Amino acid sequence: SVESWFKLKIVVEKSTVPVRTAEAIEKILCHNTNSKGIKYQILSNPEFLSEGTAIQDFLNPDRVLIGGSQCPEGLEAIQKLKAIYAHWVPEDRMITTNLWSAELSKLADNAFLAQRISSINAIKNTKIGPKFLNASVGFGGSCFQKDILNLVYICDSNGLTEVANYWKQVIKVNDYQKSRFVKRVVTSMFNTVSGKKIAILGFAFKKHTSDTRKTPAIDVCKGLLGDNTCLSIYDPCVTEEQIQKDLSMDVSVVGDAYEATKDAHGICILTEWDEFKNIDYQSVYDNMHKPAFVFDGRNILNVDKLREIGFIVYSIGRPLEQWLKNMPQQA
Ligand SMILES: NC(=O)C1=CN([C@@H]2O[C@H](COP(=O)(O)OP(=O)(O)OC[C@H]3O[C@@H](n4cnc5c(N)ncnc54)[C@H](O)[C@@H]3O)[C@@H](O)[C@H]2O)C=CC1
Ligand SMILES: O=C(O)[C@H]1O[C@H](OP(=O)(O)OP(=O)(O)OC[C@H]2O[C@@H](n3ccc(=O)[nH]c3=O)[C@H](O)[C@@H]2O)[C@H](O)[C@@H](O)[C@@H]1O
Repeated sequence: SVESWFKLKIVVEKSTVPVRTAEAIEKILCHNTNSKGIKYQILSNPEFLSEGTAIQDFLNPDRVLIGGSQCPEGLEAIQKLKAIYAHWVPEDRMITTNLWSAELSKLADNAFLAQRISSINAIKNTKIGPKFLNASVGFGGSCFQKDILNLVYICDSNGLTEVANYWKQVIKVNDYQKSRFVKRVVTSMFNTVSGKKIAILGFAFKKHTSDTRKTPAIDVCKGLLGDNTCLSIYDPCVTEEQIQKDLSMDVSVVGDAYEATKDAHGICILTEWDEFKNIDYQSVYDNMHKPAFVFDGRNILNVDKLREIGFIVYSIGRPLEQWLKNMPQQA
């Protein structure tokens, strides 16, 4: 009947949450509505979209994961949610499982993606698959670190100390990657960047977003500012206010790459924005102090062309040129 239909509610958990959150939600709801005779089925339907491609990912997901209680009511609730997705997602891309497996899968998925990035950053072998595997100055974003720490916590609480340490190491390697980049900049520029102007191109944690949460640019900029450098920052999407808030100081934020690089001693590419590939680097070079350095933290620039112009170039994952080889390497 309509009345009983209204008394069965399905709650869908989309956020990435600690394992067993669905159980907690169910308990809280049941204890608060018992007297009204309402019954709940909680489903875990973790979100796998990436920022910057959210709409495409939503419309054409690799997979849709739905976890629910394995009792008849739970299985029915799973089918109801599947029926909604069936409007645009093929059946074979939908995976159903129990509640905690769905919650855990999402954490494991993010931890695995982050681990692969840390691995490629440590090895930098261009032969290892190009799909979702670009060496970089480090991964950022609001989710990877939080989800790995979540996984570490579950492992620790279940006595899996070695496994917890394994995942913790992914974060440590990522932190190392950022500090190593800063050291590379400093050592290349005669062991100090004090008083020198460095242009920072890109501040968002990846292209096609203005999101700066846990962006590697924060740590790199703070590292350079620690050596008293003068930063001039440009990002096509991130606001001046946001950058100053993230760095907790009044740094110079400018409106384009040419202004940022004018009279600079070095350039750091920290986000892989496409427009950075199309800058007139000859005119940038002409307006910089010499020797002029480029540190490409996203491996997006044409290194040979830049070297022809006269730049000294360091690009993540590529062979070092003689200049850099001759500099004392601390990292
Ligand atoms: N941003 C992304 O691309 C993706 C995010 N996710 C997951 O989706 C969830 C949301 O992500 P975002 O939208 O990026 O985060 P967000 O930080 O933009 O939004 C989170 C919202 O939750 C609110 N909030 C936080 N704690 C709360 C509490 N205790 N009670 C009530 N409200 C609270 C905050 O005020 C904020 O409005 C996260 O679990 C994230 O891991 C999953 C896949 C992709
Ligand atoms: O749970 C989430 O929030 C989402 O987290 C990530 O998505 P997102 O954080 O939007 O961005 P990614 O494209 O994964 O990039 C994360 C960071 O890794 C870096 N990255 C990514 C890929 C790569 O090859 N190399 C690399 O350094 C990016 O620049 C960025 O800083 C996952 O890719 C999504 O599957 C997941 O749904």
